Amino acid sequence: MTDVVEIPIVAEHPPQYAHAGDAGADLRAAEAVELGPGERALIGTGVAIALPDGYAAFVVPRSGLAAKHGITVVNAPGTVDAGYRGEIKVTLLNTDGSESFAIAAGDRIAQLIVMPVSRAVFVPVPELTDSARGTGGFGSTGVSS
Ligand SMILES: O=c1ccn([C@H]2C[C@H](O)[C@@H](COP(=O)(O)OP(=O)(O)OP(=O)(O)O)O2)c(=O)[nH]1
Ligand SMILES: [Mg+2]
Repeated sequence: MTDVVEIPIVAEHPPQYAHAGDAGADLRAAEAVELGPGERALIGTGVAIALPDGYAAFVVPRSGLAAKHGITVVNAPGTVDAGYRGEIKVTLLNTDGSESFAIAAGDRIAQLIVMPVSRAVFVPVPELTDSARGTGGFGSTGVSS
């Protein structure tokens, strides 16, 4: 394994990687919540961390909850700044139009990905250099073939 980073944590239930090689460590709900159709809620995880400078953590949805129940994270990827010492919370959204989704305390509701990030210095210039893509975006390459 490479790139192991130690992260001080205060939590009764620290996030856990389900398998060796997983990028995301599962976050658990600290409270029970029922999400009605189309509802969202800010859910505590009971986890607080102190990321080293130069790192960020991203709160992202679990694919199983998304595919089976339409549960997603509104602001995915939620960004946890290195300087943040508060409880990590998850803004969960039930995108299903008819089914409620019940979350029990302890359920794994999202996952946390820790990544090194660059701190940018934005340098004003009169114009940008050319590139193969140029200003094309937002579907400029089409969909099929
Ligand atoms: O899914 C998330 C996203 C953010 N945070 C925490 C950690 C992050 O460092 C802080 C601020 O997040 P962000 O910068 O995305 O929110 P903001 O609306 O810009 O708030 P602020 O004005 O406090 O920066 O909130 C979470 O716990 N979960
Ligand atoms: Mg912010």
